[in-house]
Amino acid sequence: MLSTIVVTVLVTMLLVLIAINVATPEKKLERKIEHRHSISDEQFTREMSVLLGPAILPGNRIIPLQNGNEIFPAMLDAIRRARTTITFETYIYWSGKVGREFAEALAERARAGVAVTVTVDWAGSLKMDDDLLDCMKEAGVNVHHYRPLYWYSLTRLNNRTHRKLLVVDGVVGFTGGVGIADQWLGNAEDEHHWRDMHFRIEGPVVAQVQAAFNDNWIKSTGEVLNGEEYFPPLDPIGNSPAHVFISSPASGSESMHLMYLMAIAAAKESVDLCASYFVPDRLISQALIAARERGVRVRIMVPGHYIDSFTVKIASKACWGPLLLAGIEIHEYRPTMLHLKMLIVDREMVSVGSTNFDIRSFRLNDEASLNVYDGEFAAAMTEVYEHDLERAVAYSYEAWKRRPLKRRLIEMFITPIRSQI
Ligand SMILES: O=P(O)(O)OC[C@H](O)CO
Repeated sequence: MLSTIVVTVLVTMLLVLIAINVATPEKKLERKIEHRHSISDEQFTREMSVLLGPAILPGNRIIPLQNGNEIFPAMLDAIRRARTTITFETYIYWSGKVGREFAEALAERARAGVAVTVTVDWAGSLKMDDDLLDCMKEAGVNVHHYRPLYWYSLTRLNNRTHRKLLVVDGVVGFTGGVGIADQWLGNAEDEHHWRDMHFRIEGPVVAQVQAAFNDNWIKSTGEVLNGEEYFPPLDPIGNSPAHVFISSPASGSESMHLMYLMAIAAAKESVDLCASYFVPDRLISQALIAARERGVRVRIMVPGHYIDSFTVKIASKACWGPLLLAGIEIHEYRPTMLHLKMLIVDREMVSVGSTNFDIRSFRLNDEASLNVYDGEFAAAMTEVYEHDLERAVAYSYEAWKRRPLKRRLIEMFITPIRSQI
C-alpha cells in the first residue's frame, strides 16, 4: 500500500515537472518598441544588421518581377542557364503547367551535370503528383520533402518551411511571394490569376540567400552545401544595400516579428504594407497605431472579395476596428487574390519575401525576407504600390461597425485560434 502511494506521488511529481517544462517556454517579444531613430539613421541599419543576423551588404541589384508573366520566365531562364549549382526551396509546389515546367527544367539541368538541390515543404506540396517528383529524382535532382509526416515528428508538423528561395550558380537569387502553381500564371487579369511579385537578386547579398537555403538543407540532411560553386566571390553590381535573413521556431523565430516592429517604430512619414494574409498580433497593432498617432500615414492593402482562405478573411477583419479608428487606411484589392507581401517604410526601406503579416509567419513557420535600404528602389516600389492601390477600395470604420451579426459570431470562434491559421 505504502509503495503504491510513493510510486503515485513520484509519478505525479514527474508528470508535473514535465508539464511545467513544456508549458514554460522562453519569453516572446511582448513590449512595445519605441520610436528612437528613423530609417535613414545609421543607428537603425546598424541595429537591423546585428539583431537580425546577416550584415547589410552594399552593391546589389534587385529587379522586381510582376506576376507570373514575368516571374516564371525569369526563374526558368536562370535555371536553364545554370552551369554548376541550383538550390531551390518552396512552400507551395502543386501539379499543373508551372509545376511541370519547373520539374522538367530542373531535371534537364541535373542530367546535364548541374548539382540540383530542392527542398519542398511536405504540407505545401500535398497537391504535387508523384510523377513530378519521379521526373526530378530519376534525372538526379536531390529533392527533399521538408518535415514529412512521421509518428515521431508530430510536434513539428505545424512548423512548415514557407521560404521561397532560388539560387543559381551562387550568383543569381530569387525570392518573393510566388508559389509553384498555376494560380500564379498570367498577369493578375482575373480571379484565376493571382497578383504577386518576386525579385531577381544579384550582388553580394546572393550569398545570404544561399545561406538561407542551407539552413533547412542542413536541418533535413545534415549536409552543408559549400564550396565556390555555391559561394563564389560576388562583386558589387548595383546600388542597393540589402540583407536576407531568416526566422524559424527552431532558431531566432522572433527575427521577423522584431524586424516589422523595429521598422514600424522607426517610421516618420509612411508605412505602406501589402499583406496577403493580414492577421496582426497585439504588438504589431499597437506599433501601427503608435505610428499613426505620431503622424505617420499608414496604408494597408489586403485582398478583397478574392481570397483563398475564409478563416484568414474573418480573423483579419475582426482586428481592423481599432486600426481604422486610429486613422489607419485599409484598402481591399479588387481584381483578384492579392498574394504580395511587401512593406515600404518612409520610402527608404523595402521588405519582401515569403513572410506573411500574420502570427503564423512570425512564430510558426520558417521564413526568409529580403530587406532593401535604398531610396530609389523604395520609390519604385511605392509607385507599384500606388498602382495596385488604384485597383483597391478603401474600407471604413463605419462599414466595420456594420458587420453583420453572423459574421461577428464566426469571428468569436476564429479569433482564439488566429495564431494557427
Ligand atoms: O502561404 P503562402 O503565402 O505562400 O500562400 C499560399 C497559399 O495560401 C496557397 O493557397
